[in-house]
Amino acid sequence: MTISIGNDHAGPDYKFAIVKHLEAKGYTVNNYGTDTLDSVDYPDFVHPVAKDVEANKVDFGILICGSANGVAMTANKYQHVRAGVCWTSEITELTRLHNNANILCIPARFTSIPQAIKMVDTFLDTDFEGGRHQNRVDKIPLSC
Ligand SMILES: O=C(CO)[C@H](O)[C@H](O)[C@H](O)COP(=O)(O)O
Repeated sequence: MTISIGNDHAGPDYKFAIVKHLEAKGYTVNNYGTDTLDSVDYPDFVHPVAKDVEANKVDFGILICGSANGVAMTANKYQHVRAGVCWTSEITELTRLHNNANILCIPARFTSIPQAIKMVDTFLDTDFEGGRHQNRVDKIPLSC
């Protein structure tokens, strides 16, 4: 499975820990995020991830910024991208089960690295439930 990951200056340590964890489990990870704490603009690090997901080049995306809102807002502009902001494992599970999210957005300034890794595992290990949720996801417009 291949994952694309992006982050701004709020998340290099989270990104490094997640990449190490995923590579140890056999995932291939494309790192598009910044590797330093120097201030950057989060959209610059979201576009390559969202493009990979939109083009079906990867299985999933992971985005990290301070609150996770900026990266989610940017990613959700892309067609076929469903980026969910998650801060607990339960919400992470629901965003896969019910929303068929294909990008996990992690708020680095409001969660811990162990919790972020737990959310990543939950996200990647949970399948979309389909059924009534498929009807709802189908009603999310590609553009308005
Ligand atoms: O959380 C974010 C966007 O939703 C980003 O991490 C921003 O960096 C955040 O807004 C904080 O910005 P700052 O320049 O690090 O103060």
